[in-house]
Amino acid sequence: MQLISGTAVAEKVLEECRRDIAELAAAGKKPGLAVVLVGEDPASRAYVRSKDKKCRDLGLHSIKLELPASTTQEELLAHVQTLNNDPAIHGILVQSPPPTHIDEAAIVRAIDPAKDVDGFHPMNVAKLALEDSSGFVPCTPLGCQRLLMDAGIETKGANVVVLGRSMIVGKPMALLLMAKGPGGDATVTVAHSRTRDLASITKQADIIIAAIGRPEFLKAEHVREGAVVIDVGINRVEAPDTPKGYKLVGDVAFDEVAPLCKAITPVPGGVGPMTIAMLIANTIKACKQIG
Ligand SMILES: Nc1nc(=O)c2c([nH]1)NC[C@@H]1CN(c3ccc(C(=O)N[C@@H](CCC(=O)O)C(=O)O)cc3)C=[N+]21
Repeated sequence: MQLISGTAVAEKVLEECRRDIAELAAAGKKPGLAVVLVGEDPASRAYVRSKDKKCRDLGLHSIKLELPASTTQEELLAHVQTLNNDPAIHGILVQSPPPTHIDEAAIVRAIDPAKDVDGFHPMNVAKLALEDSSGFVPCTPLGCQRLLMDAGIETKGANVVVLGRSMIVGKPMALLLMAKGPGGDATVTVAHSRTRDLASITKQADIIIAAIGRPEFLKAEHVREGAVVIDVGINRVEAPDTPKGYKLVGDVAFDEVAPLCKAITPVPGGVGPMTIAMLIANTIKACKQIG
């Protein structure tokens, strides 16, 4: 069993980013990322802080807007407009999910598609479907694809089951895997919470992408021997005997699934660090494209 280290591959991606950042600096340019968080969710806060820190470590311009949960739709739209018009900002990310009084779809549509480094704007969703590489691909599926490629796992002709159909992971992941070219050319099945007889489908998979958002959902009974499993889940579960009082587990029951696998990603240290690395890569791409 090969343990695919997201931490190690992310470090490689960030090394490439460092080179790009140095080249841009020589041309007098500095990529800038703005992360907007509405509300006080502790996991979201931790994530926003770690992005901000990573950006600063790399020498990117980074702004972090932490807005109160009471922020109105109009106020948030005004912040997005300001960032759209700010020439020092090339990437804008509004942390999902926002509080329920916010219309998230309207916020996503207000972001300049040229700065939409999350790849959630309809223009970028369309470009992904059209295989137009000028668009932005959501960071998590992009990171999963890079992990597979870096680990030398062939997707061409492979049976891949994507478990989950979210706009953030499952759907763009399926589009990436079925696209033509390296990291694509797969035969893709998308399964989800309404899928009948899930195990009979996942058992056919050479590669399973688990992005269903339920802690330790994927069990040994779902996985055939020699499969590759990418675990996208990042779930906080209570663990009273730990210093923090919680621990992170994925969507895969790692202990029972790992022994069956040809390769598998851990949680933490798998897809999570890749998401941040691809966000920075997307911000650099935005900076280059905006000029
Ligand atoms: N607009 C938007 N874009 C996002 O990309 C987005 C979002 N909203 N909302 C929340 C989710 C969550 N997310 C994570 C990314 C990395 C880690 C990560 O690096 N996790 C570490 C562990 C961190 C820890 O120890 O707490 C790991 O898996 O090794 C976690 C979570 C991005 N998200």
